[in-house]
Amino acid sequence: MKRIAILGSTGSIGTQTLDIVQHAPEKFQVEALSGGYNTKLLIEQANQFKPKLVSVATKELADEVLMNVSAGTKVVYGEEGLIEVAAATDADLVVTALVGSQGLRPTLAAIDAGKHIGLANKETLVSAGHIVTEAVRKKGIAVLPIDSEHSAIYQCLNGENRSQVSKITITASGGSFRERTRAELEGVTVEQALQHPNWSMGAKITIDSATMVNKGLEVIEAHWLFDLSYDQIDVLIHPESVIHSYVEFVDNSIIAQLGNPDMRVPIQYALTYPDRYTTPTKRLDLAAIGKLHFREMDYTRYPCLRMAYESGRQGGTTPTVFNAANEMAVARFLKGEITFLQIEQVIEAALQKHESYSNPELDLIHEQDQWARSFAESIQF
Ligand SMILES: NC(=O)C1=CN([C@@H]2O[C@H](COP(=O)(O)OP(=O)(O)OC[C@H]3O[C@@H](n4cnc5c(N)ncnc54)[C@H](OP(=O)(O)O)[C@@H]3O)[C@@H](O)[C@H]2O)C=CC1
Ligand SMILES: CC(=O)[C@@H](O)[C@H](O)COP(=O)(O)O
Ligand SMILES: [Mn+2]
Repeated sequence: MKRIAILGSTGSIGTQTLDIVQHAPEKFQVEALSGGYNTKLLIEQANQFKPKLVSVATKELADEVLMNVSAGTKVVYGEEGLIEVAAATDADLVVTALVGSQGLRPTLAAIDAGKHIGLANKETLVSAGHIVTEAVRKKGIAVLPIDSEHSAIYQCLNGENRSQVSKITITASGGSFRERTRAELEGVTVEQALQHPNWSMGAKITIDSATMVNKGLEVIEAHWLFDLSYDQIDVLIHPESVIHSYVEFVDNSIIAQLGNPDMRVPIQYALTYPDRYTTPTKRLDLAAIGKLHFREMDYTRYPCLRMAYESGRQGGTTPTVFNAANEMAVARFLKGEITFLQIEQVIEAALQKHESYSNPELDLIHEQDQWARSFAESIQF
């Protein structure tokens, strides 16, 4: 039986992780859960899965949860609560499904406590990849990718000689506006941006998919997860999201991983690796699909992906700022404060203003993350 803790159990990845657990209750024990503000769902989850510990965003919410869960469940809150969920239970594996770089400290706490990581929270690796990677190396724990593209690459690399990889290609759906030109992006609404063609996900990643920031974050995530140079990481538009990504080897052989767009497959793989079991998902029927399509990436259409590559190559605090400026810009777009096209302008302005520091320690990462947020919040159009 695998003991797991979930950071972000009330979100899209968190609920799908619990769906996997519910379909194979004999395989998993839920030790701890964390939600943010959705106490109704967290209380339901706590009463169903009976964790020893749950965490919420604030003390008031913790008091509310405490009155509605069994006496055996301890309730904590805030960043300290997240760190407790990450590190202070008997969990073998922590699923990091928080959104944003707020996941960094809890993830590091889990690693320091010797937990294996099921990594969905890509912003953590983007913001402080060198610190996370070093902590993982020191502790000798495993990081099992949950992000669908990285799970695909992880599966393609299984048993292969890493030195014989020539490059990897991360596939991109193109997001909610993939059939629009840049001119047609003027005046698009939040509701339109939230309509992802293939995946049902949280709001922030859905906007990131439309701006192609998501692919940018994934390129940096892949750099750290698979120890590849940026020249070895390509992005290809593949509207159907059936080929989740692929690896090319020096002999020109390609190994790809395919499946219907359903996150429960990569989530379960991370939970049960190296074993595979049946999942409550639909079988991929290629004959029914008939055709798959591919388009070359257009960096003029998607400048955020260009900025992500530049930030990754620059390294140091630059990816931290790229990520934090984007988080604030997306939050402002979702609140109706800025337009869709202004997201990329906010990121660009933050990157231009920022002075990059190489090999930053955690405190400097935090400082630069905060600086980028304040700067991105202050820009007026
Ligand atoms: N969704 C997907 O299919 C995929 C997601 N990912 C990555 O996984 C991560 C999670 O994404 P997703 O599940 O879509 O995001 P959601 O927005 O659906 O969920 C985010 C989770 O974080 C919690 N949270 C947010 N703010 C706080 C806070 N201040 N304190 C404590 N908890 C908080 C939310 O709690 P609450 O709702 O209770 O406030 C929720 O549980 C992201 O990094 C994303 O990029 C990667 C691949 C696919
Ligand atoms: C499901 C998943 O892994 C997402 O990160 C997905 O990749 C988003 O789709 P895009 O390809 O549109 O960014
Ligand atoms: Mn992805």
